[in-house]
Amino acid sequence: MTSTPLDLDAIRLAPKVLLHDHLDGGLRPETVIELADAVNYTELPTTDPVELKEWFRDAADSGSLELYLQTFGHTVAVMQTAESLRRVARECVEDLASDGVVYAEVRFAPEQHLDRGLTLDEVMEHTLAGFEEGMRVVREQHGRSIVVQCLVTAMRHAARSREIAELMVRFRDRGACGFDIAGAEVGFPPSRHLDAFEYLQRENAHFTIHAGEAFGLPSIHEAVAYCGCDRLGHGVRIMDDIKMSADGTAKLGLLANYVRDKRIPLELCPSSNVQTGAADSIAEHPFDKLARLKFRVTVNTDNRLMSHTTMSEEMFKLVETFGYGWSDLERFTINAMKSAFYRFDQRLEIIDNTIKPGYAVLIG
Ligand SMILES: O=c1[nH]cnc2c1ncn2[C@@H]1O[C@H](CO)[C@@H](O)[C@H]1O
Ligand SMILES: [Zn+2]
Repeated sequence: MTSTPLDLDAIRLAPKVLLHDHLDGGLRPETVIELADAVNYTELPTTDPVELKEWFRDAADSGSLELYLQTFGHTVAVMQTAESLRRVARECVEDLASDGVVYAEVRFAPEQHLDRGLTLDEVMEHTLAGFEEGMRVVREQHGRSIVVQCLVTAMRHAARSREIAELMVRFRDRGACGFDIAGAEVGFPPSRHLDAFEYLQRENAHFTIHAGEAFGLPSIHEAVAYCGCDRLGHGVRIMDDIKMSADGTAKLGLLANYVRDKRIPLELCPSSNVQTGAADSIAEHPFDKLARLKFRVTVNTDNRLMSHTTMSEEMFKLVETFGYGWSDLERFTINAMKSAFYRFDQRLEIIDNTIKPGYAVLIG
């Protein structure tokens, strides 16, 4: 059998696993406009879907995480009601499934969705109901299968992380699988939220931490050594602890060794990193160096709207830049599935029954 040519269309058919995707960073531009109209939100820069799509990308293309994050003001503003949360969650599942994603953990910060009177629990209920609805639509109308779980994020500049961690634990058997902190990194170290992380550890709950994106090793060190994160959101600056010699050999510092020894997964988001200035270009992104050094690398979208991207496009960019083949993409996908906060037997089931057979056909 011959291998299927590795192009964008073929990647769309391959089973993919996504661990780092923000719900409020993945809305359809048309949906942003319709929801804004429904709730009389008048601050959108334009009401033309094509122009709005461009606007999000251009504004996010800022070279700084802080400016990049300002674009979320518009998406969060239109996600303040039961109907809008439900719709955005349902469409997210449909969009991921039509791109060939078979398992995803989608995150958002419930504390940002209280402006029109919803409680934290109501925000969770409506969002999870939207995910359920999406999974049902995908199964019944498109004959596809996707599992979407929710990561509950607390904002690192705020002071509600313990409360949000408790929220996650309350919803963990109803579609929430873990916790995260996000937002501006500089000035807001992970250890500010130690109370939340220690609580989660006592509750046998999983968490990832955005670290090593806009700030370097101290942030990763705190996330790993003080907070005990299961995964690193981005973690791309772990490269600062690796010295590459001219002959291609690498010398790892203590922290880089620890992250690699413990197989701590890196949720790498190449396009997003270029937009926030964490990497100068995809070609200069350390993804390939980290993959060759056998870190537990995974491929992620971060924010599909702000980065004009999809899971397939992120993979295709890496293929074009670093020359990866199907077995590399399969390895990154299995890395991600192994690192998911889903039950072990359910992870294995997806690896054995969906991922491996899917890539076997493509590899030929
Ligand atoms: O790459 C990122 N780094 C840090 N924070 C982020 C990133 N992308 C999105 N958010 C933040 O997470 C919130 C909840 O989804 C978003 O509202 C945004 O402020
Ligand atoms: Zn993120």
